[in-house]
Parts: sequence; structure tokens; C-alpha cells
Amino acid sequence: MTIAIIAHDGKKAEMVAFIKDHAPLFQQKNIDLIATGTTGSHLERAGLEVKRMESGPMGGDAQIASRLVEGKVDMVIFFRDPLGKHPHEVDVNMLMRLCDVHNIPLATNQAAAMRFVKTL
Ligand SMILES: O=C(CO)COP(=O)(O)O
Repeated sequence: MTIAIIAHDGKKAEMVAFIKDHAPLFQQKNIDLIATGTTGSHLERAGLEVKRMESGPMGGDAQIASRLVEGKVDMVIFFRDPLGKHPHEVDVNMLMRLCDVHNIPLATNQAAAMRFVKTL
């Protein structure tokens, strides 16, 4: 299965800690990770293999959305920063909408992500 990992800047530290805590699950052979650009760099530094898209503001969320529409993404973990302002909010909303359109599980905070990883 393919899991998309995304984190807004204000949540990247939280995301890295979360990923490190659950690294053995994310490193399983049957799991491929994709991520927006900067999030992906953080994941690589944490020792994970990940396919990196463009940075979010440059279209990375849109790339992930496109793959999702093609049936190539099975789960999205998106640590959103609800207190931040994002120039590409329209892309973020599109991605979340398409998760609903295509019935793809989407975790937008750590508590939800914790439950998701229990299914891996
Ligand atoms: O902005 C993002 C999600 O909307 C995340 O993008 P980066 O991982 O490139 O910072």
C-alpha cells in the first residue's frame, strides 16, 4: 500500500517525532511512502525511504491528489497546522475533498494518525 505523508511547517517537528516512534511500521516491505517535498526531506533524514513530490506550495499536494485520483494512494496522513496561513490553501482543500470523493482515509492530526497506524 502507498501512504502519503504531509506536514505543514508548524507541524513538521511533531510529524518527525511521530514517524520515528512508528518507524518499523512505515518501513514494512509492503508499504511505499510518498510525501510533499520538504516533508519528504525530513522523512529521509529520519531514515525512511520516500518518494518526494514538489514542495506543497509548488504543487506537491496537487501531485499527491492526482495520484490519489488514479488509485495510487491508499492512505493520507496530513499533519495540518490549523493556526497557520498557507498560500496554497486551495490545493490543500482540493486534496482533502478528493480523499472524500474517492473514499481514501485521511488523518489530519496526530490522534487520528495514531489510530491509522494501528491498522498497518
Ligand atoms: O505545504 C505542505 C502541505 O500543504 C507541505 O509541503 P512541504 O512538505 O513541501 O513543506
